[in-house]
Amino acid sequence: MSEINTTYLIVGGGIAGVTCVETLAILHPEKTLVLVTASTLVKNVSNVTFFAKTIVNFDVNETEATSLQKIHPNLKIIYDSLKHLDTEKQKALTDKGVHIQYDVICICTGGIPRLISDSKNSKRVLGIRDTESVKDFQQKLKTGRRMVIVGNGGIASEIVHATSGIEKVWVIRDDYISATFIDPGAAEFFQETFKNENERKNQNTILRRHIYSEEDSLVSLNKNLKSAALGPDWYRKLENIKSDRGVQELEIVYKAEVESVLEDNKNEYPLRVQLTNSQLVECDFLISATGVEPSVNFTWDKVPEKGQDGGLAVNEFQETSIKNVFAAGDVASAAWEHAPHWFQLRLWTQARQMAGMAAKAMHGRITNQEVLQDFCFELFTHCTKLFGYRVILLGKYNGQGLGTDYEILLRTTPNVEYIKFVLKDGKLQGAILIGETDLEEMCENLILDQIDLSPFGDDILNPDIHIDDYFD
Ligand SMILES: Cc1cc2nc3c(=O)[nH]c(=O)nc-3n(C[C@H](O)[C@H](O)[C@H](O)COP(=O)(O)OP(=O)(O)OC[C@H]3O[C@@H](n4cnc5c(N)ncnc54)[C@H](O)[C@@H]3O)c2cc1C
Ligand SMILES: NC(=O)C1=CN([C@@H]2O[C@H](COP(=O)(O)OP(=O)(O)OC[C@H]3O[C@@H](n4cnc5c(N)ncnc54)[C@H](OP(=O)(O)O)[C@@H]3O)[C@@H](O)[C@H]2O)C=CC1
Repeated sequence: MSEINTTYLIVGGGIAGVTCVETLAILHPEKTLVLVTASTLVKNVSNVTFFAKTIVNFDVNETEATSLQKIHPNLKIIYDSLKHLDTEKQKALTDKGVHIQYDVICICTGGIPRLISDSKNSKRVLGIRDTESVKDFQQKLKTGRRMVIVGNGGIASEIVHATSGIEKVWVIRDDYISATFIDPGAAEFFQETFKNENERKNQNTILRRHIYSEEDSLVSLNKNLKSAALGPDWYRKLENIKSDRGVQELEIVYKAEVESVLEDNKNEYPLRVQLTNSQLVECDFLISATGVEPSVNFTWDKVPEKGQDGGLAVNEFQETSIKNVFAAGDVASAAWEHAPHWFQLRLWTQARQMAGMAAKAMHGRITNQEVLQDFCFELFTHCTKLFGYRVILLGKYNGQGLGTDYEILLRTTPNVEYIKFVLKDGKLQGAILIGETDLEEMCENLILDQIDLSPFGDDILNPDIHIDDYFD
């Protein structure tokens, strides 16, 4: 049994943990820092590009944990798992029996896939989280003829887009696809591209104004220790895998859920999936892409407050209800009063932002300095790719929490772009920008500054009028 003393202790080698280490390396290189990580490979971020003040795009890579020692001379890495935390004595105990005395700790233990309830009935029900789970999926894809995909968020959308040579039955409980990130209009835009993947004609620009009720377009707020969650391009690994026997075919089953799953290896298709709409689907395996749950997989002397989603509730400085215990990333639940245009979604952008904030606050605690919450929490931004298109989501992009009293302005050019503005009292509250729209910086300014756009009417989205010229 060994004993270690450190000023800073970080648990977890995902984006949150590594960002926390990197930030502390800059803020306080002379102090001791310990990283407890179960895996020798950790996640880091490169090629950071700012599309605007708060809209950031970056690559996520896997790297040897030892490479972090180059940036922090006083970093000690322990390849182990946190087993017990004594917050009173400020002592952590690992699986291998190492005791770590700390001044401040940041828990960055991420999340695990939340699988459908019948998942225990069969090893043919898979969740996707880390490299190991993708390998399992790749293996099943090679020989599979038909798969069922359950869930309507990021992972399901990427799998449907990236896989070929296998029959796909996509079971969603909404009446349109990719509901976590987009609205029914954008879903229609993407489905058109499924139909004419290679045709880029009929490119008529359509401009529409709608009054939507909240129910029409509410976004869903999302609700075994392995390696860190995958990065944004994980599905590229699936693109070139073709089944020997399968055919390319996609069936979408709307407004349905899985009622039960039964494995019978004597059948032609070993998995029988009973849906709530009475449909029975036989398949080789099922992907449960049904969200994440925070991973608090160790014991405490005193459990801190939890958020509704089971995550560790943190304030605006990422501190839990227990002093000197901070948390960031998927394991944390943002429990402070949010700015009007920000909300939590478990994304790598937010894992990075939370961890940067936690590091600043931990440093402030040690050095007795006051810290302010970072500007990035003023505006929800997410930059991603869906079905091959660049997608930028800003603010209350689906009218989240705006009640029924808001307007939607749409401009769409089939196969090229889909632009949606959410306006309340003539001011921009959120936007969905699909394609190379070049509108992100303008939208960011319009949301943050709450400029009254009513004098412009529908011209805000008129492609012949450069609205940003008015604000330069
Ligand atoms: C398939 C997939 C695709 C995704 N694509 C995107 C995307 O395109 N864009 C996007 O923004 N987000 C995406 N995400 C979400 C994003 O990956 C996560 O929000 C983000 O990685 C969370 O980072 P984290 O550091 O909090 O957690 P994790 O990456 O889960 O890291 C947690 C780390 O803690 C370690 N750990 C856990 N328990 C312990 C313990 N007791 N002791 C020591 N170590 C422990 C784990 O081994 C792991 O290394 C995707 C997620 C998945 C699964
Ligand atoms: N491009 C990107 O930005 C990507 C981001 N990610 C992130 O990775 C994490 C995991 O992704 P993912 O698993 O897709 O999670 P998401 O939270 O994105 O989506 C989960 C989906 O599953 C649905 N669901 C939940 N439970 C059930 C159930 N029992 N039966 C049927 N449907 C159900 C949810 O519906 P409902 O909303 O109604 O609860 C939702 O549509 C998320 O944090 C996600 O944001 C992942 C891939 C890509």
